[in-house]
Amino acid sequence: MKAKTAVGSQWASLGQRRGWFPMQNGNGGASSLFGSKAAIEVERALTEVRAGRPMRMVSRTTTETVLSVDGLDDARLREFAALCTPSPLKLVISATRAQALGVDTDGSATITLSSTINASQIHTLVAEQGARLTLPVVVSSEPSAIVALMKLAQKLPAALVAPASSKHDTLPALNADEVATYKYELVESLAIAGEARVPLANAQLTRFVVFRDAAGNNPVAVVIGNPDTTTAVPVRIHSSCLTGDVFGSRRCDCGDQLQLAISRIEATGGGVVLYMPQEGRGLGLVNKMHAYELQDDGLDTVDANTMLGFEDDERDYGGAARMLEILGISHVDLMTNNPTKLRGLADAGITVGCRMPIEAPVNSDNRRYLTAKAKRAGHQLDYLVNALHATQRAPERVR
Ligand SMILES: Nc1nc2c(ncn2[C@@H]2O[C@H](COP(=O)(O)OP(=O)(O)OP(=O)(O)O)[C@@H](O)[C@H]2O)c(=O)[nH]1
Ligand SMILES: [Zn+2]
Repeated sequence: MKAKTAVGSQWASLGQRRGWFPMQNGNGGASSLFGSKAAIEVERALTEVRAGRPMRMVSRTTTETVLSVDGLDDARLREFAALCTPSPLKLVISATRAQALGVDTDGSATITLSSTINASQIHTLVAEQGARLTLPVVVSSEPSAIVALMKLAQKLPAALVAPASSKHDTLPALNADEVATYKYELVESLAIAGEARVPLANAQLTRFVVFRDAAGNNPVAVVIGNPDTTTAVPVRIHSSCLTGDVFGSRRCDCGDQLQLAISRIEATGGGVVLYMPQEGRGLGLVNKMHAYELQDDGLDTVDANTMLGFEDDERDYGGAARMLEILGISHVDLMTNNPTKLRGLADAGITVGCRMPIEAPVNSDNRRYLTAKAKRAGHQLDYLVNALHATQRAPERVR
């Protein structure tokens, strides 16, 4: 298959027609070959957040100095408090985490911390089950750009904040409006960066087409056989799962689904697996581990994500749609049991013909996870009913 390369402007206009990409505006729209001012500011801020250093968030009314709570220890907490003195520290959390703490908001919440609070108590407030909130809290109907930035950095969606002062002038500053538009800029920045023949055990005629975006992410289009792009191409959009895909974890169905998809696409003569860096339904690998711990304490896969302050599913499919466009594919049959994927891809401009179910074996370790996906997240897993009977009879011999 010959890859199309110069579709950037075509995709941008398609995205704008669909309301997908915001039109270029004021400050955020100013751009050069090195990227827009907005993208550069977000990427600099992300570097600070990922490294556990403070940065500033500028909104219409305030400028706040911000520190991720992820990985916070008492020494860092004391240093940040000293940097912000005499202002008291506050804690910004997502609506989802606020609701877990019994606070009613659809936007976000800000908690005023006592001066004696320690790092472990802050961790309890942002990520543990059964936490009780006794501190003053103010709710906002708006989602917080600070929370959105933490999610982009794959940190827990919570941060310490205090009003910025002249002491903080050297910290990178980010305009709050720029965070929301950044993900669209990332999608626009996607381009093919390298490709090569990679014969697979179950599909020998395979090419890996590796993309790169401005943040350095590398989603991959695994092109199997010779897809006919004049008709619906069989496509699997697969979110990365290190535990399942690489190590064969029995906690989920990912590894089996990936191998099934490769074999089925090979059998149809050609198609594409898009391997997307969306570990943990977009939470990132570290947060997936936190979610696993909460599941070991009794929560299901949906409640574990929301207990941490995330949405059940933080993914979107704009990047996948853009990759298909670049490959010259506009019409697909999608291998999935997840109705949100079908809708997400269609909303991003790809014509989705039919859904191809992809039913992986059930075992005693993934049974609870799959049941929650069907019951809580609406996945189409009708085969589970029979498979569950089978596992109850002989848990280890389902395959
Ligand atoms: N947060 C979280 N992520 C999980 C858990 N189990 C698996 N995952 C992630 O869930 C994602 C599953 O991706 P996919 O298999 O592409 O998608 P899906 O939503 O299951 O839908 P299908 O197309 O039907 O497979 C991967 O990113 C996994 O890392 C879990 O318990 N918690
Ligand atoms: Zn998995």
